[in-house]
Amino acid sequence: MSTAVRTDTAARVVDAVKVYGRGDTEVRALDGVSVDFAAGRFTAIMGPSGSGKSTLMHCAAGLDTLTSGSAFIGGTELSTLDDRRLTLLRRERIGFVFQAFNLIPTLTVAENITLPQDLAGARGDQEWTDALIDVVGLRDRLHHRPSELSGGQQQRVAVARAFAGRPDVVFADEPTGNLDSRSGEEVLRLLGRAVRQMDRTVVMVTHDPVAAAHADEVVFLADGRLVDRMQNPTAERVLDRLKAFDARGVRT
Ligand SMILES: Nc1ncnc2c1ncn2[C@@H]1O[C@H](COP(=O)(O)OP(=O)(O)OP(=O)(O)O)[C@@H](O)[C@H]1O
Repeated sequence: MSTAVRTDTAARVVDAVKVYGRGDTEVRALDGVSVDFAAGRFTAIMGPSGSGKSTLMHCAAGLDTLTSGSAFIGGTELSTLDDRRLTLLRRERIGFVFQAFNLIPTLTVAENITLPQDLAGARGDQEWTDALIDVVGLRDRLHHRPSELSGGQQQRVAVARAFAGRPDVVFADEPTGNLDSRSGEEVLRLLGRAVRQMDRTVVMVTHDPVAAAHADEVVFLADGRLVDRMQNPTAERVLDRLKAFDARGVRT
C-alpha cells in the first residue's frame, strides 16, 4: 500500500467526438471532449441527463468507439487495437462496476470475484484477493450465491471482482443507482478506500452529488462538452455548480 502521489494518467480522451445517428436524428453525444483521469485518484463524471457521461465512460473504457478523436488507457491508444487485443486489454487492464451488479447467479461469491482471472487463465494473487475480500467485508459470505445476498452485498462482490486483477483503472457507471442510501454509501466508501489505501484508480459516472462528493475530483459535462472540473468536492458545492449550469444554460 503506497502513499506516494502519482502523476501519471490512467486513462484519457483527446478531442473526443461521438455522433449517434445521422441527418435529422444525429446526436453529438460527445462534442470535442479532452480529459485525463489521473492514476491513483477517484474521479466522478457528472452532468445533466443526456450530457454524455455514459458515452464518455464507454468510449474511454473501450466498450464503444469514438467517431473522431482518441482514447487511451495508459499509453495505449484504443483505436490501434484489433478486437482481440481490445478484449484482452479490457480484461487485463480495466475493471467495471455497473448499476445492475451483473454477477453470475450460479457461481458463489468467491467464484464471481475471481471469474475475470479464471477466464483469462491467469493465476490470481491470493494475498491481494484476500485483502480485497476483507476490505469489502464478505469473508463470511464467500460460499453464498448472489441470490442469497442483499443488493449492497452483491455490489460489494462486483467491486471486489472489478479490482481483483489489479486493473489500471476501474470504471463505475452509476454504481449506487440500485441501492438504498446506506448501502450506496458503503459502496462509495469502498471505492474511496480502494483508491486511497490500495493505490487504485476509479472513474465513476453519477448524477448524485452525494456520490460525487466521495471522489477526489469531479468533471462536469453538459451538452457533450467538458464544462468544469472541481477538486475536493462536497455535495453542496457540486449541487450549486449543477444548479448554476441549469440556470444559465451551458451551450456557448
Ligand atoms: N446508442 C445510442 N443511439 C443514439 N443516441 C444515443 C445512444 N446512446 C446515447 N445516445 C444519446 O447521446 C446523448 C448522451 O447520452 P448518454 O447516455 O451518454 O448521457 P448521460 O449523461 O449518461 O445520460 P443519463 O444521465 O440520462 O444516463 C443523449 O442525447 C442520448 O440520447
